[in-house]
Amino acid sequence: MKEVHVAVAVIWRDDRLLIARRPEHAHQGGLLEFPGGKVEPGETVGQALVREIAEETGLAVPLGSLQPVIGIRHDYGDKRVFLDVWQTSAATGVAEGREGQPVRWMRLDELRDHDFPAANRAILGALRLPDRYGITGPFRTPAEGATRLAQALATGAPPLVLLRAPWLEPGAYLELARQALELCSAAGSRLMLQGSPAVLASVPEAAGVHLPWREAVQLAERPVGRDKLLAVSCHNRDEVAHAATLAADFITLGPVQPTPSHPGAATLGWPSLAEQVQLAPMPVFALGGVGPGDLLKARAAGSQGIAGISYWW
Ligand SMILES: Nc1nc2c([nH]c(=O)n2[C@H]2C[C@H](O)[C@@H](COP(=O)(O)OP(=O)(O)OP(=O)(O)O)O2)c(=O)[nH]1
Repeated sequence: MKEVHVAVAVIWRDDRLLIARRPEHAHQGGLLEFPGGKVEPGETVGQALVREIAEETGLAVPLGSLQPVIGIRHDYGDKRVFLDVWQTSAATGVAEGREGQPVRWMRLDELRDHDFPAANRAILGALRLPDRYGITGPFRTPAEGATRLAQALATGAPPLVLLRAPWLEPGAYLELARQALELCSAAGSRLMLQGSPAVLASVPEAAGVHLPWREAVQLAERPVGRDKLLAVSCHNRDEVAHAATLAADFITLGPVQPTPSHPGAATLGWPSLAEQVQLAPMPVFALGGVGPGDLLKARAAGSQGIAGISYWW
C-alpha cells in the first residue's frame, strides 16, 4: 500500500487552535482533525498547507510562518499515511468551514486524544510537550541534590525536568523525588522520575516515568496508564522501535554530540538523528552535547527539542 503524504496544519490564535470535524463518509469520518489534506504531485508541503488552509477554512497563511511540529507515519490498515505536521500563529481572516465541515477554535487542554484519529495522539503529545527537557546532573546525597535542584531551577527552570540519580539507593531516590516534586511544582516545572515503573507507583504525583534502556528492554508492553507520561532513553533505531512497542509518549535519542557527562561515547551526529527521528512515531528530544543554542537545528531535524544536563545544571 502506497503511503499518502498528508500536510497537517496546527493554526494557533492566542491560546486556541483551529479544529475541524471530518465528514462522516470520509476516511476516519466523524472524528476531529487539524485542517489539512494530501500533498499534490509537484507541491511542497508548505504549498500544500497554504492551499489546504485556504480551501478548507478561508484563512490566509504566509508560507514563511510555518514551523515544523512532527512527522508521523501511521498504518490504519486500510490506508498508510505520513502526517507532516506544521504550525503557524500568523493566519489572517475569519475561519469558516468552507467544505461544510464545522470548525472551532479550541484550547489545547480541551482536546481529548480519543476524539481524533489514532495517529493524532503523537501530534497532541508533541503540542503538550515543551521544547526543553532538563536532566539533573551530578550530586552526592539527596540533601545536596535538593539544594542543587533548587539553585538550577532558580536560574531558568526547564518546563519538564528529569530527576536522574542512578547512583542513589532506591529509598534515597524516593526521598529526593518527593522533595523534587515540591521544588519543581513551585517553579512551574513538571517532574519525570527515572528508573523502573515502580518508582512512579511510589511517587504517583510525578508527571511520569523515564525508563533507562536497561529497564525498557525488559518490558513487552506499556507499564503505566495513559494519565502518566512514559519516556524511554534510546540510542539507535532498534531501541526507537522497541519504545514504539511500549507506546512511549516521547523518547530521548543520542548522544548527538560529544558530552562531558559521557566522555568517549559514540555520537550520532545531526544527519543520523534526523533519519531516526523520521522513523519514530512519537516526539523525540535530541540529547547529548546540545543546549538551547541548538534548538533550531534540533527542530529542523524533526525533533521536539533538546534534552540535556550541562545547559542548566
Ligand atoms: N487533515 C487531516 N488528516 C488526518 C489527520 N489525522 C489523520 O490521521 N489524518 C488522515 C486521515 C486521512 O486518511 C488523511 C487525510 O486525508 P484528507 O483529509 O486529505 O482526505 P482526502 O479527501 O484528500 O483523501 P481521500 O478521501 O481522497 O482519500 O490523513 C488530521 O489531523 N488532519
